[in-house]
Amino acid sequence: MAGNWKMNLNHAEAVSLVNKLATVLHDKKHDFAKAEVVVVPPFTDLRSVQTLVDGDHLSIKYGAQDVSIHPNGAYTGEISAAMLSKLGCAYVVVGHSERREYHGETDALVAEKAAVALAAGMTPIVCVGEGIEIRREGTHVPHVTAQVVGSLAGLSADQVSASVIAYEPVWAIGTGEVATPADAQEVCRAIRAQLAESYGDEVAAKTRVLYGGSVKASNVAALMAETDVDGALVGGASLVAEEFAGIARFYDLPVLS
Ligand SMILES: O=C(CO)COP(=O)(O)O
Repeated sequence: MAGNWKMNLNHAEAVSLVNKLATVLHDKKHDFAKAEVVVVPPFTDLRSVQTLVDGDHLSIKYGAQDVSIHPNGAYTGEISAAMLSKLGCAYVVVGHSERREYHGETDALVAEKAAVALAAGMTPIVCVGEGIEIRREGTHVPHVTAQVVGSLAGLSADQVSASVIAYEPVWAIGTGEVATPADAQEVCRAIRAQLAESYGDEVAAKTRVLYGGSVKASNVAALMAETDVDGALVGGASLVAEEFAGIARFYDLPVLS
């Protein structure tokens, strides 16, 4: 379960939220083997999160929201993979729909970002998902599988199985309009079928596929009950410790329909 904080919370607020999250998970005896818990704060929070996680030996992992394709040099405003791995980041989100939309990121660029993250020992969370127009047209499955192919271009089978794919339908992000479990399953299954076709069954079975878009503690169990949904990439609900802890503890929640 990964919480993408987007552009929210300064470093002091980050420490407070991670502290609270750790306390709730500890009090509820969260089983990290059942659900890994990952926070994805803004860059400016990472050093503080690292200090807290290391100092208190927390089982919570953390990652970054983006990475530069360049190793270093005259790229004002960018952050390299080496900088992020030095900060203890286990994950890097690449190709989030907000970066695709507001920064013109293409599948080819996303594939390069995934490759630099992997080369630095981090796991890319490669985001894909269709907009509302494509959904209305009914071409969302081929649209998303094409994004998967393009956003993993050039990666080896081993690199793909070490990656995470997040299906986030753009129309469900921050809108409160969650995809139904059947909608999420349809596309996550197609993603896995595409992975099997491109890289073989073993890779398809190993690669984790997440759903993202208006996930909450009240709807996560039904999504997680679907065969091809392995986890969630959570936005808004990850900013509230109790709510995100509830999502991580989906296995304790009743499946509400
Ligand atoms: O974009 C998302 C996570 O990356 C989803 O955001 P919301 O959970 O706020 O809809």
